[in-house]
Amino acid sequence: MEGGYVDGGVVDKDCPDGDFIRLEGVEKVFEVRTRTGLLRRERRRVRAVDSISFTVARGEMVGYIGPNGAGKSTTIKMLTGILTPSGGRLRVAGIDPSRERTRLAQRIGVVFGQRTTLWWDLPLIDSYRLMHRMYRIPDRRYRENLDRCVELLELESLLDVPVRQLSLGQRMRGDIVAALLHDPQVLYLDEPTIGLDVVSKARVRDFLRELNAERGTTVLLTTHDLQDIEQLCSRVMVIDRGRLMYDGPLAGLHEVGDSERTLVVDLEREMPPIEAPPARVVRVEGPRQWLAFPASESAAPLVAHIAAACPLVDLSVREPDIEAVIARMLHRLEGAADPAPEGAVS
Ligand SMILES: Nc1ncnc2c1ncn2[C@@H]1O[C@H](COP(=O)(O)OP(=O)(O)OP(=O)(O)O)[C@@H](O)[C@H]1O
Repeated sequence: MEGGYVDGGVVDKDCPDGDFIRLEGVEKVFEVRTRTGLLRRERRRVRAVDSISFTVARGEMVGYIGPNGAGKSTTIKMLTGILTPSGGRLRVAGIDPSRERTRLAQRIGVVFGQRTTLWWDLPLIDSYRLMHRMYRIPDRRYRENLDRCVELLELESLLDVPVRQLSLGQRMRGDIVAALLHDPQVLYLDEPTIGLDVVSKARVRDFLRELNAERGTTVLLTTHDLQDIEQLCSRVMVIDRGRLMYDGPLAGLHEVGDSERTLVVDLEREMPPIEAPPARVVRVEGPRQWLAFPASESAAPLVAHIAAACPLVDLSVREPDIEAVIARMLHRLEGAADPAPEGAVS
């Protein structure tokens, strides 16, 4: 796929590649009214996003993660122009999203894992035809994008099926195609693999990797699945209570949080706990043993050591839960010694 058309062929001149998305001290405060008595209501201010600054370069794939209520969706909504920031400065491809939402719409695609943008009762292809018109996509470009996406996501046989009859994985792939028909330069993905089986997850991740490599699409990904981040993003940002807490590689996040992965090994017979520091056996059940080891380290030397020393039948590596990694990282930062760990945002 060649580079995308933008506003009829005009590509940004006023936006350096390194600053494709730029936030400077961005804030969002909601005023909420809560009932405090039978007739009494109180106004409360919720600071959903609290002075966040970061830049994302053109073509980067960045994970944007955090606990529930951290401010992720609010940030994405400001980046799409749905919400106006209460303070700070925000630009996407040189555009102020809340002021020029229509112009920005040509450049961004959004996929919400929990919601579909497709027409429920229409066959998939009809939703795409409607988008073709809505976004005024040139015919040739529409055809090329549709063919390529349908091929990569293996949707050919499903184009005439009404959306309501699609499985979750099929519908998600359908939504991703819909977000890409107009060749956006930026793709916001909110939980794109939620509820998908292993095969569908792999297909979606392969597709996103290929999209990024072929078109250089900039991707901001919100997810609760650590493997999404591991397989797609070289950089991850962690937000908590509206504040950016970490910005760096995933390995660094593991280090800051001291998180651990688990190697599960099946041996030919019951054996005493395997000795393979720095890994340590945390559970033994008959011939199966569980070994915890630092998540920032490769499993390869450990596997090689065990394979040489023990009668190995099978093994698998279990990733730590993303919530656990974040919780440990936040806990560590709250009591952080000086200087702060690398990647931590002060
Ligand atoms: N329209 C709104 N009015 C009032 N408060 C809101 C509104 N939208 C979000 N909030 C509050 O702002 C905070 C951040 O919410 P947000 O939805 O951005 O979090 P999130 O990180 O996306 O969470 P989740 O992972 O649960 O989707 C929460 O305290 C939420 O209750």
